[in-house]
Amino acid sequence: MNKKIAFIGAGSMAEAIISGIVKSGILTKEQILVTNKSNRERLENIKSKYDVQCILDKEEVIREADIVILATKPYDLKDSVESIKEFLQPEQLVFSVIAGISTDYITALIGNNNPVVRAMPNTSATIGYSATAISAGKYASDEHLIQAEELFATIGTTAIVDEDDMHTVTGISGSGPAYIYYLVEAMEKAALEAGFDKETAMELITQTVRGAGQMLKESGESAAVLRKKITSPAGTTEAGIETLNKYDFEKTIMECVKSASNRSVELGKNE
Ligand SMILES: NC(=O)C1=CN([C@@H]2O[C@H](COP(=O)(O)OP(=O)(O)OC[C@H]3O[C@@H](n4cnc5c(N)ncnc54)[C@H](OP(=O)(O)O)[C@@H]3O)[C@@H](O)[C@H]2O)C=CC1
Ligand SMILES: O=C(O)[C@@H]1CCC=N1
Repeated sequence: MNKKIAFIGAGSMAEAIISGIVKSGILTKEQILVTNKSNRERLENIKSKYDVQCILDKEEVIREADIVILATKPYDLKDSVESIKEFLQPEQLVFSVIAGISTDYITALIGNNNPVVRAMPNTSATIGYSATAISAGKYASDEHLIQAEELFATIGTTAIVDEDDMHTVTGISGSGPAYIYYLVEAMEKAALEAGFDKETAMELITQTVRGAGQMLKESGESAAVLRKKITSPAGTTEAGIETLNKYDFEKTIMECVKSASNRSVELGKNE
């Protein structure tokens, strides 16, 4: 890819994307620029891990960039755009990975017709396993969308969605890895309570989660069918799932996704 990319924000999500891009080799380390609000120590940390260009000076970062990725918290977006907009040129492409915030609002903050593409990745980008949804703002062309797909494809899979669906995407795949980690934490606790050492417990659980993910991807069978194949009549799985049902697991997870999606809607209301 013959572009320079500037990250505005150097937190968990920016790092996950940087890690994935560096691993993919699609960009050289000179093509990746990173800035944050003021945390020099964090920039030094990113520099030491990935050897990318970490620069506090916003003007320098924006001047160099073809693509600017907004990766601050929603409530810091306004200040961060304020600090870069005087340096932004109209042809510079802007990507945002910020939950809840619309491309229209970003366009209004920039005060110019820069193409804006919204993306919702997740932290599995770190190892090239993000599921990233992408949607175009009103000034973004198909070509801009293709550029976004090209970039985000280096850190996992991509799907183009309507911008209105981004809230739901955030509740499912943006936050999703955290739900799985929570499940793992609970399984680990149960294993430890049963007397397992942490290492053995985590080896068993991690491979179980990994195997289930791969089965969903590769077997061509639905989650329901795969689950059925494990659930012998009057067997152990059935006993476990009866307990999940007793505590309304399905409803809990559905409500969990809805709460996260609703929170994304709320974040957008602060625009
Ligand atoms: N974490 C996740 O799993 C995911 C997060 N997202 C989205 O990514 C965004 C970032 O999240 P996350 O990485 O977790 O957040 P972090 O809190 O880890 O990082 C936020 C970053 O923004 C920087 N920042 C704050 N204000 C400014 C400013 N005025 N100018 C430049 N940089 C600024 C901070 O710099 P400093 O340290 O100097 O204050 C920090 O580097 C959020 O909007 C979130 O919705 C999307 C998908 C998944
Ligand atoms: O919790 C959050 O708000 C962000 C957005 C998706 C994942 N983390």
